[in-house]
Order: sequence, then structure tokens, then C-alpha cells
Amino acid sequence: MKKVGLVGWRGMVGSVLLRRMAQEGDFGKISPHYFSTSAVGQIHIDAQGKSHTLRNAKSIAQLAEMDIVISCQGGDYTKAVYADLRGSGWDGYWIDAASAKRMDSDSVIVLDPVNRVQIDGALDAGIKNFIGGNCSITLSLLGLAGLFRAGLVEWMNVMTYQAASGAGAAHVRELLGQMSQVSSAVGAGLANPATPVLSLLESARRAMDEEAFPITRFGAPLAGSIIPWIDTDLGDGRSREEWKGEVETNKILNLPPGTIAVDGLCVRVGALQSHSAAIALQLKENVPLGELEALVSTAHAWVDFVPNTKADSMQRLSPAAVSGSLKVAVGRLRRLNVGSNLYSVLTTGDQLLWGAAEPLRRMLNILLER
Ligand SMILES: NC(=O)C1=CN([C@@H]2O[C@H](COP(=O)(O)OP(=O)(O)OC[C@H]3O[C@@H](n4cnc5c(N)ncnc54)[C@H](OP(=O)(O)O)[C@@H]3O)[C@@H](O)[C@H]2O)C=CC1
Ligand SMILES: N[C@@H](CC(=O)OP(=O)(O)O)C(=O)O
Repeated sequence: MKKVGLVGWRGMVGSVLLRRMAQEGDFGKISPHYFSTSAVGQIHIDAQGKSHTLRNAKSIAQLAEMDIVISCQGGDYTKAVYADLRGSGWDGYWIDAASAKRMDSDSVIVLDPVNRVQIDGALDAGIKNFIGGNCSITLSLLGLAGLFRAGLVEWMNVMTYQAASGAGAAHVRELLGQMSQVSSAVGAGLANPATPVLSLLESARRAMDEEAFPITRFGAPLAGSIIPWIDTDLGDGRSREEWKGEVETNKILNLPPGTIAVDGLCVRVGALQSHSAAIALQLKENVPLGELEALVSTAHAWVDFVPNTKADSMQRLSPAAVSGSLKVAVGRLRRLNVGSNLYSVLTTGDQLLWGAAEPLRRMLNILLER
């Protein structure tokens, strides 16, 4: 059995990955080795009740014993160990959720319902690094796979609504802490139906302005607000999250850089789990809505096509409707009245599942099946 080193399994993406691997019986196919950056030597009891001594995620020698390493630890970790691990002569497979190696020429971004051919070609060519894509891009490509496959998309304007959990475990705690402080501030007034709503809003605003309001992680209030910047400032007006849109889309689709133009604003919202994107799609030709719907909904098993009605959209097309499932909901498909062959669409999916853990889990299985 292949020795598989699991790094970052305590984090959100890592925990979801382990849960999915247990659900799908993947642990029966591998010899798992649990690594840690913070609790080396401690005992971990896995989902099967088996006990493991945590190995040192910073030890190149211990990592080099693995046939496959799956890291959900983050980009700083990848930057700290990857080069030394390869430098030590290690020839194993590196599967990673972080962005650090995504755009390197010796890696493939994995999203097998969209680019399985490319993954197989890369394996045949001896590529050893398989990296999960950015969660927003992954979910949009998965939702619109049928349109890309048909070669219909000329450009996309992607405006995201990204959940707090996209930023990591500590950020989720901070958002819940913010919600809790706002809730405490309005609690008594809310209980009294006679309290004027403007006074409730003022109490909430005052709580958000207080010095004790927790904003260490996000840098600004998110509960009751939005944060219109995700990841670093590239200095040209774009955030790094926005830059990823075009470069990753074209790399995933195996197209020369810039073939499909992608741009838009990435915005953090107070959703807890699941990223959404409102997309303006410029198609190369005029396609009847029914045909677009058929292309989108039959692309693969995970698309949930939502008819463009108020009732369906409210019930099925939201983070609340899809969180915790592998469904990628696609709806609000209609023509936009501001140009020709221009359409709107909204995608939403769980960024911890299809947006992060599931492509890695499936890549592991692709390796095990070869
Ligand atoms: N969150 C998401 O939706 C997505 C994340 N990614 C990428 O995946 C990687 C991991 O992200 P994510 O899982 O969100 O990161 P987390 O912050 O949840 O976890 C990363 C590591 O932080 C350490 N950690 C510190 N405090 C805690 C805590 N309270 N609870 C759990 N872990 C803690 C753990 O390491 P240790 O046990 O060694 O201390 C853990 O492995 C990143 O590169 C991210 O960019 C990609 C797509 C989507
Ligand atoms: N940056 C994304 C999540 C993520 O980790 O993306 P990436 O793997 O591209 O850094 C978010 O905060 O929602």
C-alpha cells in the first residue's frame, strides 16, 4: 500500500478531506501517516479508531519516506518544505490545496470533471505536483463546465461573494465572535417589540465601532458588513484573488495564457460556508437559453441547475442551500440587456468540498488507480 503523508489535516480543508476520505473508503487503500507542525509526538486516533503518533511535518527525512504527500497546511508551509524535499531527491507525488505552486510549470491544477485529460497527460509525462485550484475559480468552472467544453465562452466578469471560512479556521471564529457581540448589543432591545428599529441599528453600529470588536484576522468588521478585498494588493488596482481568476482558468483549461479573459471584484461576505459568484458571460455566439441550460445541466453529475424563478432561486441557489453538499448550484441564467450574446449566471458551491478538499481526494484516487 502507498504511504500517504497527511499534512494540515487539523485545519478546515484538511478536516473536510479526512471526512470525505472516510466516507468513500479511501483509507482502506492507503497507509496513512499523520504529520503536524504543532503537535509532533502526540497521539491521533483516526476515524477508524486506529492510533497514530504524529510525525514532524517540518522533517524532510520523515516526509521523504512517503510515496504521496497531501498538504492542506497552507502556502507558507509549502514554501518552507517543498524545495528542500525535492532537493533531498524525493520523487513522490505532491498534492496541495495551497496556491504556492499552482502556477509553476511543473504542476497541474486539478479539477478532474473539467481537465481529466490534462491530468492523465501530465502523469504520463512524469509530472509529480498536483495542486487544487482557487476555490472561487474551481466552483465557477465546475458550474459552467458545459459551456467551456463547448468552447462558447469569450470572457467572464466574475463578481464573488466569498464566505468567511474561505479564509481559514481562525477567521470563522472571528466572524462568529463578531456576530455574538452584535447580538449581545441588541439583545434586550430586540426582545421588546416596542424598541424602534433605528435604535437597534444604532446599538449594532456602536458595537461594531468598539475597540473590543474582534477584527484581528479580517482587519475590519464582517458581521453586518462586507470586505471588498481578498488576499494581497498587487498594486495595479487588483487583489491577488482577482488576478487568480484569469491565470488559473486558462491553466485549468490548458489554454494559452489570456485566451479566456476573466476579471471582476472579489468580495468577502458574512456567509459562513460556500462561495457564490455572479458572472456576466460573453459568449462567442447567440445561443438559445434552452440550449445553454442543457449544456450546463448535463456537463457532470454535480451541477444542480436552478430554473430562473424567484421561488427556485431562493430555495436552491444560496450558500444555505448547498453547504455541506457536493452540489454546485447554477442559476439566474438569462440574457443581459447591455450587450449582445451577454448572459448572467450565478454559481454557488461549498468551497471546502468541491472548492478545496474533493479535487485533492479525487487526485489521490487517480494516482492509486494507475
Ligand atoms: N478554506 C478554504 O475554503 C480554502 C482553503 N484553501 C487553501 O487550503 C489551505 C488550508 O486552508 P484552511 O484549511 O482553510 O486553513 P486553516 O487555517 O483552517 O488550517 C491550516 C492550519 O492551521 C493550523 N491551525 C491553527 N489554529 C487552528 C484551529 N483553531 N483549528 C484548526 N487548525 C488550526 C493547523 O495546523 P497544525 O495542526 O499543524 O497546527 C491547520 O492545519 C490554505 O493554503 C488555503 O489557501 C484552498 C481553497 C479553499
Ligand atoms: N482565498 C480564498 C481561499 C483560498 O484559500 O484561496 P487560495 O487557495 O487561492 O489561496 C478565500 O479566502 O476565500
